[in-house]
Amino acid sequence: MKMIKAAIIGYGNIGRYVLEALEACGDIECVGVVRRNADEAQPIELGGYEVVDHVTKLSQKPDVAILATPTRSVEKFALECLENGINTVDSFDIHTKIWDLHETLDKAAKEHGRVSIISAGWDPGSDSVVRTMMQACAPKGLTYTNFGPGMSMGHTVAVKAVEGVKEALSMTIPLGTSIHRRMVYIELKEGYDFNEVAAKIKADAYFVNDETHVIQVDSVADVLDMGHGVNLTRKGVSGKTPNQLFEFNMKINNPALTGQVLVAVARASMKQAPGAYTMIEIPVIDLLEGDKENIVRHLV
Ligand SMILES: NC(=O)C1=CN([C@@H]2O[C@H](COP(=O)(O)OP(=O)(O)OC[C@H]3O[C@@H](n4cnc5c(N)ncnc54)[C@H](OP(=O)(O)O)[C@@H]3O)[C@@H](O)[C@H]2O)C=CC1
Ligand SMILES: N[C@@H](CCCC(=O)C(=O)O)C(=O)O
Repeated sequence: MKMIKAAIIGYGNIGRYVLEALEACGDIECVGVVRRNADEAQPIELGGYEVVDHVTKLSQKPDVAILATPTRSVEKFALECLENGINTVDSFDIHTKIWDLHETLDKAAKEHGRVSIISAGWDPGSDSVVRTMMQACAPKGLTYTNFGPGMSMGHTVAVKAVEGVKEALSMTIPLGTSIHRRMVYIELKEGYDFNEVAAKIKADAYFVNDETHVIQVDSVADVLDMGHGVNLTRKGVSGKTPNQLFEFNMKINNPALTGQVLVAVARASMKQAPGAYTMIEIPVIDLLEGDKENIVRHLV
């Protein structure tokens, strides 16, 4: 069997777990990691891998680049890869901007005959598929997405990018009916005023619509826990029959699940026509390793 060649771009929390998911699967191999500090000493687990500072410098051209970079850098890295004839997958999680990214990357992907699967972690991502199924099963009704309590990587990354923040953790606290409180723990860099930094965090688009509390701590490492979870509930109407109630729950290690979903969509990217897609636009069977007949026999 011909292995799919994947590169990882960005080696933070998600990047590390993408590598583990690649190492654990049978049909995709990692042909290298793209890092800003490629010239420096690398963590021990990267010993057997090529580490470069640009995707075009890899000695084996990847079929697909798995973007494990901050959400706000996704567009830039995806365009670079598509222009170089490489599929992309990402976990872009600014929900209000997903369609804009879809349009931009769809154009680039079609121009270069490649595929880009966007917003493909667990939310957005696998939760989006569950929400879609729930809506198909009860077309009229209400779906609530209640996260956590747990660590949001996207919110944490946004806080780390604020000037004056040395380390950060953003916890998501569910208040019910899709409403959340943000508890943000930061270590401050020397010379910065806490109130000014806290105001900048609260003004960021990731936080501006939610109740947000910023708390200064001596050590983020001492309060860090990457566990998270979700409760998805839909109450609605199937045909003309009301009161249909669906629920989906999970408690997870956030980067481990995100990395695994990214690897599944990297595989699926090899089976789509050129263009950009979200997870709800691709056949779910394409996410799985293995033979179609076997999968249908076992899962249907
Ligand atoms: N859709 C979903 O369900 C989920 C989405 N996410 C998304 O994943 C993103 C990454 O999360 P996480 O891995 O925790 O983030 P990290 O900060 O741990 O890692 C991001 C990595 O990207 C690289 N990078 C490239 N450009 C930059 C830059 N300008 N600033 C900082 N880092 C850069 C760095 O790797 P290097 O040093 O190797 O260059 C860095 O370590 C989040 O922004 C979040 O939105 C996360 C979880 C779930
Ligand atoms: N995109 C999230 C995953 C979903 C949880 C979430 O959005 C939140 O905690 O607010 C993340 O970056 O961790």
